[in-house]
Amino acid sequence: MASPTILPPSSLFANKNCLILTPTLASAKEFTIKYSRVSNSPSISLGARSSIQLQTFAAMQEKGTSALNDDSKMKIPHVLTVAGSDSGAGAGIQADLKACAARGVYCSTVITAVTAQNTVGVQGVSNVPEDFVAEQLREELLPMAGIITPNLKETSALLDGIKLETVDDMRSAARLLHNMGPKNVLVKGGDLPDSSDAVDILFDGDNFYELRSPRIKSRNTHGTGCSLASCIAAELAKGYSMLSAVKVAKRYVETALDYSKDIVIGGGPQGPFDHLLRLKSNSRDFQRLQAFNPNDLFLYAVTDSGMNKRWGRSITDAVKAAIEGGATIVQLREKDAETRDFLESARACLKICQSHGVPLLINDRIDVALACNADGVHVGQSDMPVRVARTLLGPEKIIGVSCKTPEQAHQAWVDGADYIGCGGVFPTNTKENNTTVGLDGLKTVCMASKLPVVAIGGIGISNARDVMEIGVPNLKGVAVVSALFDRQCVLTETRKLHTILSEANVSILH
Ligand SMILES: Cc1ncc(COP(=O)(O)OP(=O)(O)O)c(N)n1
Ligand SMILES: Cc1ncsc1CCOP(=O)(O)O
Ligand SMILES: [Mg+2]
Repeated sequence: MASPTILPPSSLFANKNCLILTPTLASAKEFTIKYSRVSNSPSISLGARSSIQLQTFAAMQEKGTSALNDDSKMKIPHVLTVAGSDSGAGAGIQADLKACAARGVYCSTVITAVTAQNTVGVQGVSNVPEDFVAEQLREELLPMAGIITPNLKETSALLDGIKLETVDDMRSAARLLHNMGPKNVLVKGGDLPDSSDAVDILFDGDNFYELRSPRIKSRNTHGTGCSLASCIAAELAKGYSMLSAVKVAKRYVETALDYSKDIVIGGGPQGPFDHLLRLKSNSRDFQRLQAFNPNDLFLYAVTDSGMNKRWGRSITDAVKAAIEGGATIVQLREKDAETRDFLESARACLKICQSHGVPLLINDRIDVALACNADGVHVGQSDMPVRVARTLLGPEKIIGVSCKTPEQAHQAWVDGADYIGCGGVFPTNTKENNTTVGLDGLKTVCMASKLPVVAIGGIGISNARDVMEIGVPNLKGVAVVSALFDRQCVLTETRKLHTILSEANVSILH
């Protein structure tokens, strides 16, 4: 058995493993940093001068090393978290352990402080002596971070108390924090006033990503920050890109909060949530809730092979550009493709979509979706019935269905669809003989539907705002073909449409 590599303290931050930093405000005055270092290699170094923790860590490393030397054994991605203990077990090291376990990742721990707390409040904090933890904590740690994930209060504290009141303020703050050295900055806007969504800004030094999820009304929100950071670390350890890891982590926390809305732990004003929801619920509805996020319908790019050919680009380049421009879900609608070619394109596009955390659906062809393990399908009223598609695809895949009437919308719900595509809203040349429903028809379908709805048909930058302003909460976005793909620059057009939709969202909220 190979022995574990425990490097001396000085080399703690000297290797290239990713580092996650979550500043946490222990109290109004004290500012502590929790960090998680990520690695899927067995030679994780640990610099904290705690012999007890080093021994524990070494024992775990030994196990990991022997497993990794034997190809027949399973490799388990590994996260190291350094954080405080929350005796209430909702946040801190306990939340990190649960979040990593829930995401299928092994988590080693170094404890920096022990707190006495419950759902009513924090009664006491006892810091582990400084020389038990790495001396580099703060100035040296920040520039080494793969990502830092401060909330608004913490962002403000890191930036000399600047005010953060809008999403634009968050963007500016993310840029300033990025200048301090971390490779990525996720400013979490959960406390932003006047926002019905939880809006986070991810900045990677080049691009800003505005990540939205519905605000879950619940008292059980203790430990969300720790869990989000740990989940990001877990996804990175599995090999996902930063953007994908952040998106998955956000969806995980959102789903866990929603699942835990009604649980009661403790009598205080803020309770913990249930991290291991997945183990506890096998219900079909629950599994689908995890797999599909209705907010992904925000900017739905639907491909058309004819259009992309005409403009001389491959389907993969078209999909890449749409995602870069802000598409939140992609459908491959390749009406004329041979099955083999369609499957090959679908596999290539799936790789691109997965690396960005964007779901990929296949139009009409359940067989192609199954063969490439796409995220789901979109079917029409004369395609394979939703109920049959559901049986073939199983509970976790996304199924969308086209509906023009309240009756069809009701049936879609009964049959187990995840969302409705309603249209054509306006006339279009993309689909022949397609009757239009207009904005009134769209509103009627939305109001009758228990499912989220995406509008389709003749929608582009000139009218997307009118569509979103019909003001029905379950209308989640627009699906577009020609406005993105029958244009010279897919990236520019997608960006423009994204801006318009984001502005429409803001104006609807106010
Ligand atoms: C999001 C979305 N909505 C509606 C459709 C139309 O599907 P369908 O009625 O099956 O027509 P075709 O696209 O197959 O011609 C869609 N594709 N996507
Ligand atoms: C597939 C489909 N279903 C209803 S309208 C339509 C075509 C949408 O294309 P475009 O966005 O170019 O109008
Ligand atoms: Mg169809």
